[in-house]
Amino acid sequence: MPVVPSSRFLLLYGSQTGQAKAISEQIAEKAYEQDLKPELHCLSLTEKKFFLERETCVVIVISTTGDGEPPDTASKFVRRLRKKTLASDYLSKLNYTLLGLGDSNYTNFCNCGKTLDKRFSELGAKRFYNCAWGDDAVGLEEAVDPWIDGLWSSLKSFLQLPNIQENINMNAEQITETTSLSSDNCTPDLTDTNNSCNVVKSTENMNTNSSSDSNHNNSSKTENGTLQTKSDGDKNAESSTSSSVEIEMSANIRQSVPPLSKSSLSLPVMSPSYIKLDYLSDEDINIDNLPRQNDCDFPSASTCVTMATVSDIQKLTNDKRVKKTMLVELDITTSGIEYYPGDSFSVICPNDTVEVNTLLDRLGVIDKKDTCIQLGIIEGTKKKNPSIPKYIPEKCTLYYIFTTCLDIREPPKKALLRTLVEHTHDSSEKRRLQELCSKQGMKDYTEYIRKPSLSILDILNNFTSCKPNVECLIEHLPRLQSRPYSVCTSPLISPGRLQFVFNVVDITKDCGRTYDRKGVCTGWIEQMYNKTSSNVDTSQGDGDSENICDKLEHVKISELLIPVFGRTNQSFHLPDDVSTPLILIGPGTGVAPFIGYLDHRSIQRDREPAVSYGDIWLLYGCRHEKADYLFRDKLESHVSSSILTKLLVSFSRDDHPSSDYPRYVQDNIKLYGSELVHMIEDKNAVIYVCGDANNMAKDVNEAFIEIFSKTKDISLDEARKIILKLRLAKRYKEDVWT
Ligand SMILES: Cc1cc2nc3c(=O)[nH]c(=O)nc-3n(C[C@H](O)[C@H](O)[C@H](O)COP(=O)(O)O)c2cc1C
Repeated sequence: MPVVPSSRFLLLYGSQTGQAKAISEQIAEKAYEQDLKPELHCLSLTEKKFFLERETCVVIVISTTGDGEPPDTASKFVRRLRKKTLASDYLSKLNYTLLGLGDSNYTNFCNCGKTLDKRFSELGAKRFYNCAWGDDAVGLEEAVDPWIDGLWSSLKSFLQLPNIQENINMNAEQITETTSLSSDNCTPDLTDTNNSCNVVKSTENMNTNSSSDSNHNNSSKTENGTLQTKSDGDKNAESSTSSSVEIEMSANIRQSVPPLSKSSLSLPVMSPSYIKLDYLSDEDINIDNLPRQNDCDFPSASTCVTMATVSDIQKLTNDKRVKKTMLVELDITTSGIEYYPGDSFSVICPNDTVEVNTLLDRLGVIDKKDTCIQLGIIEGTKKKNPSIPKYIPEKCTLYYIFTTCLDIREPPKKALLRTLVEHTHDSSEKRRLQELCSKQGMKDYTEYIRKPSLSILDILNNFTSCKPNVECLIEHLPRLQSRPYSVCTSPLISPGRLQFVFNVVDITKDCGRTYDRKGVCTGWIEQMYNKTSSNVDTSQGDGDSENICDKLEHVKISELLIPVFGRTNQSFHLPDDVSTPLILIGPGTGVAPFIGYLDHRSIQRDREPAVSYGDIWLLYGCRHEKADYLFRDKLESHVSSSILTKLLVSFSRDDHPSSDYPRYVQDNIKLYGSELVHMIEDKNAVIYVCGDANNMAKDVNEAFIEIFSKTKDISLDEARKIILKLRLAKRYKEDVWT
């Protein structure tokens, strides 16, 4: 029985990088269309805007971050509910449903949502609609879209409201086939089943979006300063001398394939347009004076955004066989950023200038890109509660918006594809776009847009008759996110300075990707490196003459500034008790935080030599001893000075004398199984794993299960429980990224 016979319900979100927020806003919008009255709040406003215990009907969208932790904005909310003193009927008035967002590459998939769901029922709350778990690894929409579709009837029936649209799909527009594709029709099509697609894999450390590059997914998904990337790829992308990126439609897109469905497709509801744009040709505007992203908060920021001076940029690897790894040192003396070894911080990077210009050209507004514009709301728009996104200044330029505010790499969401349908003239292209955003086309969307991580520019290049206006993209493209990187220094060694390392992400044109590109942030930093007077890298080319980094030509490194901020909720720290033994596992750039740990320990030992310090083992891995063994000298010197008790290094692609030679970190875990189990069981060692979540972190987890099972002669299931307990006790910590 509904408790409140009204159309109001509370809609709450807890979001780290913005997805849960965007989805809850989408839910709010759809709720209005259903004549419901959502009251939308961030969970951080608990006890200010809402009290959960007083509510009767709540919908929650919440992501998981860190190592299974709540987003920063939800930590107070979660803390309140965790209190052991709460009575078992504390939430007895509450009826709820919950949408958890996560990524199944992480061990604690949707942990925050799942834990909350459990806690709600412990406190007497009841579900009025089943919970769902959106998985970034396969595409959030796979679970999210059907969950939203089913929400309305449950919500209305709970609220005792008539469900007038009961018999039709309430969120979908049903269309029948508009055209059929003849076999000789050369249709831009993203469905070549014969072509094994060279997708951008998350193993290569793309963030949630392929463009991303942080070594951390910690932010996204992130690159712990350590972005991994595609193989070396075609370096011509940046050597183009034209002002546009080199476009090429891959063969698979040109092939025609039969339409997905001859009958009908259910399309997402068309979002009404609401932004109007006026050119103020008479006004001058200096975009350098505009506040970055309109001074809009970054949810994970623990400090203000400040400009850090680049004091050094180095290439750590320079061998075609391996990824290009770079190290950057920043002077953070005046930034207000304080950090511990193991922390990460965020870099705010711009989009690539050449890519922005090409997109603006494709949109037909390149001539006006530097003209002052005024954004406003279309009078009489059907959009409910329309507003200009907070991170876009109402007065600026198109170049500014597309360079610094909008994410132009993230694969376009279905809502955008749906809107693009209306701007497409060719009937077969129209049909294909309809298919790709339809319910029936879910798999195709994942396969041909999400997995190869097509950008909006790729879509427009593939669907040449699609001519959207620029306002439509401002309405639909998401906010450009910051990129998190793990610090690889200790403040004890270099107060006021921090270093981070990352792999330059190279993404080649293939599988619908129409131009070569680099990771947004790593490509930007690499350009800086190439443009500094001491490091002109002619092999890379300079790219477009209008490139923003041309401004950097001949500058000294110390004149380079990059916007950064410190991050909240960091937990990948050394234990307080220095006698605790440490098992550090970090192949590739995953070694970054451990370099900080070791340097930190070295200073601690110098300062307090009489203290008893625990053993430290480091398991490192890379491809070739001679090509990408990062920080070799430093690691070996830590061995010589006994800071590092054991250094186990594996080379995955070198020739080895025998097949059982360890190639990966997990091979060394197995090789030293009994010693490691002894350290963990008898000496309370803590395990730290940093690096790739997709393969390495899972294999390492399995290797630990295996050594526990073998050493203690117990079943794999029993061993698995031991590892789980270690995780719960925070003695098995991960800082991993996809
Ligand atoms: C640094 C970081 C850590 C994450 N940790 C987890 C995790 O432990 N478990 C999980 O299921 N998902 C994890 N994720 C995936 C996010 O929950 C997922 O990408 C989600 O869609 C993000 O939503 P948001 O933008 O609203 O925060 C992590 C993502 C990042 C960037």
